[in-house]
Order: sequence, then structure tokens, then C-alpha cells
Amino acid sequence: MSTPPAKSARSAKSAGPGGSGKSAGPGGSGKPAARPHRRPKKDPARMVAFRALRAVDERDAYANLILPSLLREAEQKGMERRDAALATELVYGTLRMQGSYDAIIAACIDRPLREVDPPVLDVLLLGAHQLLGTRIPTHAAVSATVELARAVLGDGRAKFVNAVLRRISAQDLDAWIAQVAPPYEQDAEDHLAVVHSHPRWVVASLWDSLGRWQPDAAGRVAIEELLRADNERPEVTLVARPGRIATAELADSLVTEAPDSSPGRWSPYAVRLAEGGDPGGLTAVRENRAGVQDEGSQLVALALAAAPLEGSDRLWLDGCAGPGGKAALLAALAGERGAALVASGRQQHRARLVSRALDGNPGPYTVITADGTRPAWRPGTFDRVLVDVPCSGLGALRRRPESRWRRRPEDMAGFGPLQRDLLRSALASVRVGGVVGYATCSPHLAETRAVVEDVLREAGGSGASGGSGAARAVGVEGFEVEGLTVEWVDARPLLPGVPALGEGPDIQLWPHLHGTDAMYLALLRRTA
Ligand SMILES: C[S@@+](CC[C@H](N)C(=O)[O-])C[C@H]1O[C@@H](n2cnc3c(N)ncnc32)[C@H](O)[C@@H]1O
Repeated sequence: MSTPPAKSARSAKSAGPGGSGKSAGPGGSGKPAARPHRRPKKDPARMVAFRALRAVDERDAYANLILPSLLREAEQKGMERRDAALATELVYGTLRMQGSYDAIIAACIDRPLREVDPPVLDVLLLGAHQLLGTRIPTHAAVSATVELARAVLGDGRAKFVNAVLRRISAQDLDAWIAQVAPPYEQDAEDHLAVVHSHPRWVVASLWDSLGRWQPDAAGRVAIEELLRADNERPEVTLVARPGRIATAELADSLVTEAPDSSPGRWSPYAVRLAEGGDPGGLTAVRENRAGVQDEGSQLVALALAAAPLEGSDRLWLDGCAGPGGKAALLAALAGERGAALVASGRQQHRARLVSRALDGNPGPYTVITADGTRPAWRPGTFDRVLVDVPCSGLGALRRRPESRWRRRPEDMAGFGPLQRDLLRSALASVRVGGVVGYATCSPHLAETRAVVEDVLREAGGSGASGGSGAARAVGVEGFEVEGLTVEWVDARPLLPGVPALGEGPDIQLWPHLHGTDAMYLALLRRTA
């Protein structure tokens, strides 16, 4: 068996609204829906979950954006909090485990999965998650999902759903996985893809980044821990923005608003929230003194700010600032030492988000809209520059459960040229002796080390050895800087106390090792 196809690919190939029109396996689905004998029972949680999954599939919606708006709408119509929590679990759990559930559903029907109508498949996935991934009793999971099917698909297809769910309910998740996943020894990547619900190419890329050259057992343990961590619900972490609120003060303010919060693992500014709640509603967050920010992102900003500089340290640039999370922390850190931040991004609407994030920053800052590959400033202007480049987001799979199914291997080639251009421009924008931080929220080697090595190598640099390279900023419209020499700075000592940062000089954070998103950071200093 091979990895099931991604969801959007299935939608494109699926049969029309009436299903496949062929003999339909258990229950049959080709007949027109019969008139229901009674109205299906309304179940707000499952209805919201279904609508969210449809929006993700049909409109490429982001679950973390569409779900809150559907929940707000349902709450206005009287949906209870408990139902909102169930809907959230159903959406996120289903999207995360979809790869495994697809393989299980495929084993329960007598036609290819891609021939199942996408709305029918979404109902089946929701049912599979309730049966295999929650503690909802079997009879309740089946009957509530069949009711949902009656409401959204009609009675004919509800019978099909009923028959498939009864087959799924015959055994638990472990037994199903043992049945449908190919043996590890036969095809390790396919095995891991089905067991841990990731597309096969994502498994392969993550494994390459982790270092699959490690002895097999260590390699397998590491990749399995990572894939498992990708399927866990991530913690919500706050950042206490220096100069606006002390970390202890933030923690105290949460005693009543968010009990059971705890200090961050690595960042001195981090506070981890206990499960649940709306972090946007917390007083310190509403006042912009604190923000919601993964600790990995905090560490990137902290490492850049901690890199030693000779000479002035007055002007910093965040060249890809939108929506402003790192810019807000950088501006606060800059403000503490009397420096100013220029926060720049290409998109106007994102610049507005950056302005909002920076509003109230005690130190000086400017927000501008500019294409980072065509800088609106003179070469050598800044003492510190961050480019947190657009990327595949494979480092944030915990937060964006649908993105693993939406991304394609060929997307990587699309990001590469822009990432290289942004890094070249950043190197040209920093003064001699200044430092550039190249960051991505992806551990994919094509977006991390390969970009840095290429930019150094094309100018005669020495790649990952940590040596220096003469980087020529070429092809940057508007100006050209020749003869830059660049040194790769070891970022690891700048994050004291953070373990397992790799062999340097760059650092790669990991969900399973650090509890953070898989952020990557390379620090480069212009030396001449
Ligand atoms: C990974 S996000 C940055 C996240 C941000 N640093 C934060 O912590 O909130 C990348 C950003 O780069 C912006 N971007 C894309 N192309 C750009 C370009 N050519 N110049 C500047 N910014 C660009 C995107 O709009 C996006 O806001």
C-alpha cells in the first residue's frame, strides 16, 4: 500500500455530487437520496467540524482561521462551550490523522478512495477520528456521525457512512495500523507515513534534516519522535515584551486569567499557558505588552540580538516583518539598548499587522512596506538584520494540521530563489561588522542550509565549515555591492542552556527536542 493521496488531489479527481455513480461498496451510494423519515438531529459540534473540513478542502481555508469564525457564528446561535471544544478536537484531530484514517477507510470500501465524494470522505474521516482517536463511545460516534451524514449528505449516503463506520469500529487504531501500514523493513518511509499520518515526501525530507545517516535505531527513534510530536496539540506560549512587562509580572497577571501557566523552557521572556482559553482575550495581550509567540521564534530574535558586534548597535532591520511577532520582540530588545528597529515587509495588509504588534513599543521604530529583494535603503545601513523568509512552513505542522496535505514537493523549488535573493539583500543591507540572521519556520534542507551555502558558495565562500566567504550581492536591482566578505557565526553559544542545537554553526530547533516549532537560524557577519 502506498501513502494515500493528499486531500485536495482527491477533491480534484473525485466523482460528482452524487458519489461515484458506480456500485458503491458497503451500503451503496449511487441512488438518489430518499426523503428522510424524520429530520436528522442537529449536532452543532459535528456540523461545525464538517463545515470547517469542507472549507479547508474546497476553499483552501486555514483551519486555525476558519474554525474560530464558524465557532463564533455557532456560539451566537447558542452553541455551548463544551460543543466548541469538541468541534475543535474533531477538526484538528481529523486533519492531523487524516493520512492514517485514509488508509483505514480505503481498507473498508471496495473502490479507490479518490472515487469517494469529498463531502462523504469528510464525514467518514470525522467518524473515523471519533472511533479511533477519541474516547467517544462507539455507538455514540457511529450514530452521531450517521445523523450528520443524513443532514449533509442525505439518507442514501448516510447508509454507506453507517456501513463503513461499522467496519472501522471492528478494531482499534493500533490493530488497524498493524493491518494497513506496510512493514517498516519493507518500506520505512511508507510505513512511517501511514503510522504517523504524514505524506511520504514530508517524512523523507524531515528525516534528511534530522540526519538519517545516524545508526538505524537512533535514526528511526528520532524520526518517530518528531512525527509523533507533529501530531500533538502544541502549547500556547506568550512572550513578555521587554520594557513593556516583566516576565514575572506577566505570570502574576495570569494567576486569575489563565491559571496553571508555567515559565518557558528556554526563553526568559516566555510563559506557557495551560490548555484552553483564548490568549487574545488576556489583558496583557490585549494591551500589547505581551504577545502569542512560539518559543522557537523568541529564540531566533534573542540569538540575533545577542550576537556580539563591534562598534555601533543603533539600527536594526526586520526585512520580512509581517505579521510582526519577531519584530515586536526585536523592537523591544532594541529599545532597551537605545537602538531603533525598521520593520519592513512586502505586503501592505501585513504592514498593518506589524504596526499593530509594535504599537506602544517604548523604543523608536518605523514600519515600512518594501520588497526586501529591492531594498529601499542604502547598502550597509543596518547593524543587525533579520530575514525570516517565506517558506513551506513544514516546521509548524503542529499548528497548521492541513498544511502537510496541501504542500507539494515541487513547492520547495518555488521558495528557493526568493529565499536566496532575500538573504543576498540582507547581507548587502548590513554594515561591515554587522550581523544577519537568516531564519525559516522549516527544517527542510532546501530552505535552510542549502540556501545559506549557495549564497556563500556562489561568491566563493566555504559552505558549512563556518569559514568566511566573499559574498557578492549580485542581481539586486537598484544597487550592487561587490566584495562583501561574510563569516558564518556559531549561533549555539548565543542560546545558553538550550540543548541539542546540532553541530553548528547554524541551529535547528525541533518540536520533539525543544517543544518549539522547527525554526532554523543561520547567523552571518560581514567582515569586510
Ligand atoms: C515567515 S513570514 C515572517 C514572519 C514574521 N517574521 C513574524 O515573526 O511575524 C515571511 C514574511 O515575508 C513577507 N515577504 C514575502 N516576500 C517578501 C519580499 N520580497 N520582501 C519582503 N517581505 C516579503 C511575507 O509577506 C511574510 O509576511
